Amino acid sequence: MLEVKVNKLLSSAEGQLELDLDFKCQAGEFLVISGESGAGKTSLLRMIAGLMNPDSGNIISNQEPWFGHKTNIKPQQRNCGLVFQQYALFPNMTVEGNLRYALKKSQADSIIEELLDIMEIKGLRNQKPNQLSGGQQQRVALARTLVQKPKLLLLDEPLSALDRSMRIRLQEYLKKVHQQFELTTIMVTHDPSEALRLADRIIEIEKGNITKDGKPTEVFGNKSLSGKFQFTGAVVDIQEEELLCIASVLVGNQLIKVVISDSEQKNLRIGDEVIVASKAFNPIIKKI
Ligand SMILES: Nc1ncnc2c1ncn2[C@@H]1O[C@H](COP(=O)(O)OP(=O)(O)OP(=O)(O)O)[C@@H](O)[C@H]1O
Repeated sequence: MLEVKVNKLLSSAEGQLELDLDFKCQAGEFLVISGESGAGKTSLLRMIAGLMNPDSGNIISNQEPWFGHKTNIKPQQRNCGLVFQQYALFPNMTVEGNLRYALKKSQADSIIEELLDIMEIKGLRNQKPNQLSGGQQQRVALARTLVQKPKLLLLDEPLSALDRSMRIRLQEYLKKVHQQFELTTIMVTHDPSEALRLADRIIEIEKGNITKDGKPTEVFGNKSLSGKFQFTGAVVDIQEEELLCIASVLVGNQLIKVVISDSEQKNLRIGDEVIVASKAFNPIIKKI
């Protein structure tokens, strides 16, 4: 379990912002942090990773103090991995080289093959990052972060530079590694559909304080499904295309096509009643 109780005075263009956060994250939980720009989400992740010092408070991971009154464990000694929106790969190294660079001397290198396999990048092992798509680069970045088998994975909007279909595919990879590596995962995202797909629990931060904390359905309630439009309808078709799966939903006499994830595909049948909603042109679908 990760216990976080931190206080930090931040300075923004609009004045000072007091970050005052207190929460626990259970082992194996997928916790999503959401909130408006400038709320303090990235600063929170940086404090957990040891890249920014809180003014006061405690950070305790599995009963090991990482930060406290007289404790401040170095970032490289905190057993956590951090992935940002930018892929930050070494451009002069191959995919495999990038992964090997992260390997500790004492570690067996079988983890490299395991990760190349899980992230489906075996065929790219000899390529350099600039020969890869954004989605492939982020899979390599994720694999590299997992080489040292962290118990805690911190993700700061890792998919926001990708287009919608690639984002949905990468969400599936995140789910897969979260389960296979029994990771405790804390992910910052602005995207409500991403939060709904991935989170066991969502914490919403506003101006440095936690304003909501609960299961996705409790936190978003109807809000996540009350975007620019919201319809109820019936699934009339589910089509697998090359990279995507598309559900066709009949709403009145209108047919609406929605991109769905692999897990949504498994859960949906023709004839199911669903809600289709959209925020920022990213339609989501929810079985009712
Ligand atoms: N090292 C720092 N010292 C003081 N203030 C900082 C520091 N880093 C960031 N800030 C300020 O803290 C505020 C919160 O920034 P933060 O990046 O944590 O927000 P955020 O919620 O992640 O925003 P976004 O969604 O836009 O990335 C910002 O106004 C920023 O200018």
